[in-house]
Amino acid sequence: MEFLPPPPRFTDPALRLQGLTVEHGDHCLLHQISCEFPQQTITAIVGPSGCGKTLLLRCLNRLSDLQPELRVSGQIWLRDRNLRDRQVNVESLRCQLALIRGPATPIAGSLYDNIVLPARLQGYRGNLEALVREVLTIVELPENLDLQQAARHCSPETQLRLCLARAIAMEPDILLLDEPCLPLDSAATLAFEELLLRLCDRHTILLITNNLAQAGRCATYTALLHPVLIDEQKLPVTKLIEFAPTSQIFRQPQHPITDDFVCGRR
Ligand SMILES: Nc1ncnc2c1ncn2[C@@H]1O[C@H](COP(=O)(O)OP(=O)(O)OP(=O)(O)O)[C@@H](O)[C@H]1O
Repeated sequence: MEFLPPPPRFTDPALRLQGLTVEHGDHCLLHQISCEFPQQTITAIVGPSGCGKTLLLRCLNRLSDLQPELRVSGQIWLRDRNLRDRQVNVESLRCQLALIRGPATPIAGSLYDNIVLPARLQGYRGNLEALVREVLTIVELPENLDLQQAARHCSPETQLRLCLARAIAMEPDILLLDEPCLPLDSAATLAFEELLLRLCDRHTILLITNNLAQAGRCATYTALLHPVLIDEQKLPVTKLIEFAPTSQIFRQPQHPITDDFVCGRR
């Protein structure tokens, strides 16, 4: 398999995590996650089912605030702003770090309603028709698409691209994609991955995938989360085991857990 080469120069990261920890009661779910997500690249987030990949993305755009039973600590830096500061406006934060979860589910209403909804909610003052045309082109949906049809009657691929268009209309810095290709067949999955590679010109993408081949095809970097036993905890806690160029994760993993994981032994 050919891997995407990492960029020649490591510029300022798009997002930096420092000691991000999530606890529930006396159980630590995510333990001291620290890493830097490089700008305008795709980073795949992989790990066994239930290890906390979704939880991590929910912390990044503060959806975890909606689960008061969780205690989140540590810092999440977007440039010079700690996203965990109380003053951060979470509504606009969730536009800046837009989360799309597979299977992508549009809201009830037409394709048009779906695309303009967040823009309307955020008080967008520009030309909505022009915005819709622009984002449809970006997500490579046909120009002659009937925008008045019900979004929920469209194919899974169109629904996914529609949800992406809705997110992109708000000009996010970061796209948080949680297994976006879940309902898609192979051809639609490959086409969507190619679209993601083109979108890297404008956005930084964090892509949760349970499909290692997908990480190999489209992620420049890969982060492996995995539960481990640490001394002071009775139950395993999830840690960031390795964060490296995808080629290294697959060919020269630095950690035995990574080696086992990519070989399918874990
Ligand atoms: N609000 C909560 N209260 C208690 N435990 C929680 C809460 N939210 C998540 N968890 C636990 O955190 C763990 C991580 O779940 P999460 O869905 O993030 O895993 P995942 O790696 O995305 O799994 P999958 O690949 O199957 O989607 C699970 O064990 C889940 O039960």
